[in-house]
Amino acid sequence: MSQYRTRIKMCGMTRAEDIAAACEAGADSVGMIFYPPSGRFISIEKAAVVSKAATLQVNKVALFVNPDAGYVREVVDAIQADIIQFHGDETPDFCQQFGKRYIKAFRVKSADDIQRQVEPHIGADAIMLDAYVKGVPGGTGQSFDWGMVPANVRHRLFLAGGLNCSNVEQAIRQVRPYTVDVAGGIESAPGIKDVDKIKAFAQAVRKADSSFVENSS
Ligand SMILES: O=C(O)c1ccccc1N[C@@H]1O[C@H](COP(=O)(O)O)[C@@H](O)[C@H]1O
Repeated sequence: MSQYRTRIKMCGMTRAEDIAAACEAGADSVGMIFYPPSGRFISIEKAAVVSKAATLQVNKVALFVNPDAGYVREVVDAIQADIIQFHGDETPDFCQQFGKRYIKAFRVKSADDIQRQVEPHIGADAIMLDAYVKGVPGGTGQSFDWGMVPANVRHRLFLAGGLNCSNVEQAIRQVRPYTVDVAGGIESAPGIKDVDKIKAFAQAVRKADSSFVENSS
């Protein structure tokens, strides 16, 4: 028998102390957002400094929305990113050119729409499903109907969109994602994390996990 373990990604980091708190609470990855219109945007110079607060076992994720390839390379180099997250309309060829593991995010309108969008991205290391809000690429704090997530997703699934310590248990029970992804649900203001919310989120994930026991034999 082995314990089921949902991975945790905490995103939108702008401060070293928040990255340290996320690592301490048990996050598996921390994300930084290189999309200038976001309230959680971080410059390359700042990210190069604060990302050093991540422990070695925690993956650093660099998030982009329809970036220039040169910008991606510069960021990946500066923060020694482990994973790239693409949250726009990037093609598979674009995503694969960096030779890094990548997460491709999709905004969910319907179950059919998920299948259609994911299909070309078979080479992605994981897919993320986030809420669809017109005109906003992500990080909206809105949830979507988890009933639309297909049961036969072939990729590792990152579930995002309005997760917090009050709803993440239900999300895990219903969807059984590989990773739960959170930004606004652990914040006091955009890009400013709240240590108590970070801890409460991680505890809620572990509580949900404790209700599953996988038979490994
Ligand atoms: O957070 C942002 O500002 C953002 C901007 C553009 C694309 C993606 C963005 N964030 C991603 O969305 C999830 C969910 O955010 P939330 O929990 O609903 O606030 C976040 O974790 C990032 O992966």
